[in-house]
Amino acid sequence: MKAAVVTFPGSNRERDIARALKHASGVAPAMVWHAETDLPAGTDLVVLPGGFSYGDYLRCGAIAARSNIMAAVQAHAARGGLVLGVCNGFQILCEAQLLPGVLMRNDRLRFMCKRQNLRVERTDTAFTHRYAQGQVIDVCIAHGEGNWTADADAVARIEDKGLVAFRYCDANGVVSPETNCNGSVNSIAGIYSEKRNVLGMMPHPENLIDALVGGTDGRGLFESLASRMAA
Ligand SMILES: NC(=O)CC[C@H](N)C(=O)O
Repeated sequence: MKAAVVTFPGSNRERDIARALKHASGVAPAMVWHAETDLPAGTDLVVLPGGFSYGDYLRCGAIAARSNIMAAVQAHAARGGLVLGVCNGFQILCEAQLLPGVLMRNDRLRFMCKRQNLRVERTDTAFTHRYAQGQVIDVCIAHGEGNWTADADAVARIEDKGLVAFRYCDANGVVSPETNCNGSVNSIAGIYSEKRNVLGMMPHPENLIDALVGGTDGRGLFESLASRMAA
């Protein structure tokens, strides 16, 4: 797999992502500074990592979405190339209009840093085919602005087309207001683009790849990507 991890001023999860990709695929990704204008030749997967790009001014991800490299990321996505945005990366993808909707402040108006169950909504994608349909995974969240919303038409389109990737749930996979950790519409934790080649998600699968440091439920995502790329 040829992967590229884009780093912005204020990114802080780029090494965790790089480690997860190397662990799954055996190949270290290229690290690409945001000021670059091109992705490395032959890039299959672009990852926008978590963090606090530009200190979360003006809105989380708003300035990073206008970085030089984003034109190349847009072109890569338009060609059908894979793009993964985690946490601040998801915020950047929405601000760049590669994904619909926006991430508002958590409804509790607090930064949430905790373990959270997610339900895998579909497994016929490049990102999730190593999981089981409806599988409940245990990952970390760490964000102040993860409250995804969109206008009613966009939400209906996403639901009708099955573009929800993950929902916040309890340990049995039950989705309810109590398990919705940040107030997102329909407990949405991650969404796909229409062609399902772009995934944005608030939780951090890259931090759950090692049993010695918390668990391995994030591995499925990186192993899905690695096997798809190798094929
Ligand atoms: N861990 C992160 O990527 C944080 C995302 C973002 N800066 C927020 O707090 O909402």
